[in-house]
Amino acid sequence: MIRRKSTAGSEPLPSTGVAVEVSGVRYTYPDGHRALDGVDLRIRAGERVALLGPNGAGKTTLMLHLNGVLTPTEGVVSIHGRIVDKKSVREVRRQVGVVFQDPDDQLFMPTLAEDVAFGPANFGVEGQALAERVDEALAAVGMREQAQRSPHHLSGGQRRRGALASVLACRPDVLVLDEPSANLDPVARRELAETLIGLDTTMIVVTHDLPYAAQLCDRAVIVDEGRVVADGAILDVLADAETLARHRLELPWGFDVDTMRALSERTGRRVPTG
Ligand SMILES: Nc1ncnc2c1ncn2[C@@H]1O[C@H](COP(=O)(O)OP(=O)(O)OP(=O)(O)O)[C@@H](O)[C@H]1O
Repeated sequence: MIRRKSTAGSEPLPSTGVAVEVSGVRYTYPDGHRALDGVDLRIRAGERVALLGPNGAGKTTLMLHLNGVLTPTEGVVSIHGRIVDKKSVREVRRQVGVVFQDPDDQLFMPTLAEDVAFGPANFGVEGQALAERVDEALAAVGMREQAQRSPHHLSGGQRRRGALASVLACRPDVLVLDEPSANLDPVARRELAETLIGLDTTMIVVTHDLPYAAQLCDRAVIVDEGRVVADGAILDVLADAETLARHRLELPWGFDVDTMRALSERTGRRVPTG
């Protein structure tokens, strides 16, 4: 089953161990460019973590280590205790689902249902079990009615949700999202945030959209020059103007962390109701 929380909000996280462990990771691209320079990061199961940093900081490179697209030049990455290497990569790809920034990278079949079935079918799920997975994943993102439509005929926001369904259908333990809010209209942004907050999956959100990160995540990690330079409760990290400025991060003009904190304390939620 896709694990969903009973209510959207900021209830305590389940602490069932370490989901992601990155220890002393260095990565040098074949052209000699060192993109990661000693990253240590530990993410507990159920945490939602924003991975922030300026252009070229190493966020994508780090993200690609989590599902074994890249393997460290030095150091170790493990997912729920399983070291990510060539031997484990198939299982790791099932455990870690990456939702890419462009949904067209993930949707290429004639119908959305076929796209959502593609991943689990590839992992050997078939017949009724496969049909159930597809239905469950489409339901989780509110896209059941679009199952038989061509992904090319869906709106940008619908394609984004379809791409998320195609990853959820593999029932990942860890969900990595690359710029999930890009090109979404305000309602689609909010609906996606509600969907994501409702999932009980460990989540890593790579983004430059700091307010959206604050809505989705409890914790923020700033990466710069291939290293972790800040790590803490997201509203505390975003309230530290000096650290943000040092790493070329900026809140939009008018966005106020204290107001968000007060609202979230009062209402128990960070995403406005529609
Ligand atoms: N294939 C590659 N070969 C060589 N260097 C690369 C390659 N891909 C990325 N880099 C370099 O590695 C560093 C980290 O890049 P990365 O894409 O991880 O940054 P990022 O934090 O995701 O940036 P952005 O916010 O711009 O997407 C950059 O200096 C980049 O130029």
